[in-house]
Amino acid sequence: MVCSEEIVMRAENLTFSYDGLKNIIEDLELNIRREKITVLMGANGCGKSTLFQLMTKNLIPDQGRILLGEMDIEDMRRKEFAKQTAIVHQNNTVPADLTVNRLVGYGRTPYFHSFQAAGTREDEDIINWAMEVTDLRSIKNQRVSQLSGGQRQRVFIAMALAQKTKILFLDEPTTYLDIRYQIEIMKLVQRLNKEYGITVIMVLHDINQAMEYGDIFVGMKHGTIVAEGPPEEVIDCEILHELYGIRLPVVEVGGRKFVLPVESVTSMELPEE
Ligand SMILES: Nc1ncnc2c1ncn2[C@@H]1O[C@H](COP(=O)(O)OP(=O)(O)OP(=O)(O)O)[C@@H](O)[C@H]1O
Repeated sequence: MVCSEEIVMRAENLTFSYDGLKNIIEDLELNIRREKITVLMGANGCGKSTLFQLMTKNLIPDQGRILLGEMDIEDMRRKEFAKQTAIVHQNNTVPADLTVNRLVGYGRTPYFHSFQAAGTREDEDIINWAMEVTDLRSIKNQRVSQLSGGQRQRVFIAMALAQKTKILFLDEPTTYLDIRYQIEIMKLVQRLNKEYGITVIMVLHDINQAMEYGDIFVGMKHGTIVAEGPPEEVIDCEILHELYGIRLPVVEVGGRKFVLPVESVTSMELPEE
């Protein structure tokens, strides 16, 4: 089966191990829906980052394939692939003297020709657009190493935006951020999706944020997908137990579901609606 109007990317029978002994990804099937926000969740070490590395051509599967449109990504040149998908990794380090403007500009690399000494006017416009969308214009000349965690995350998202791709992978974009910056980043992601039609696939560890911002929830366990669908439908006490091995109360507030991330509250203790 190839991708369709609705499915922009697809992993088929994907299997991968780092050492040839233990499969980290095991016969995994996944469809990424066009112009939706897909949230990938699962316990530490279940293989989320490895799956992202496979889906962004940084690792090669042992078995199976990944389709982008009708193409197997293994058959695509890296530059062509980078014009269609971008990834913001979990841990990003930068040289001490690199400015916001320069780093965001690196996003244009797939579009450079070998004979080209500098970016074109179009490159410059796109870099400015990426900084505008992420609200970085006022700090464009500052060093990335001197920014706060929230600002720094926006810079890496801006660099990915400068790649001008229709698909964006975000590996734990809110890690280390306080709640205000977490929400700021989530709203930015939502805006990229709604206003610019970017298909987003992101790893989150916050179940409530997954429900708030995700169109599709994907639950992963031991390198395979065990739950998939709209978060409101899929997330319940049982699936959380399956994914994380603990029982957490799922409550309703104002007709919407929330998960209390504490084990000590039992559903018996919760006030009636
Ligand atoms: N480069 C590597 N070489 C060998 N093993 C690795 C490598 N990277 C990851 N692993 C192993 O693969 C498994 C899955 O790791 P991965 O980082 O994909 O999980 P994850 O679900 O993203 O975890 P987390 O939520 O902690 O980020 C883990 O057992 C990890 O130790």
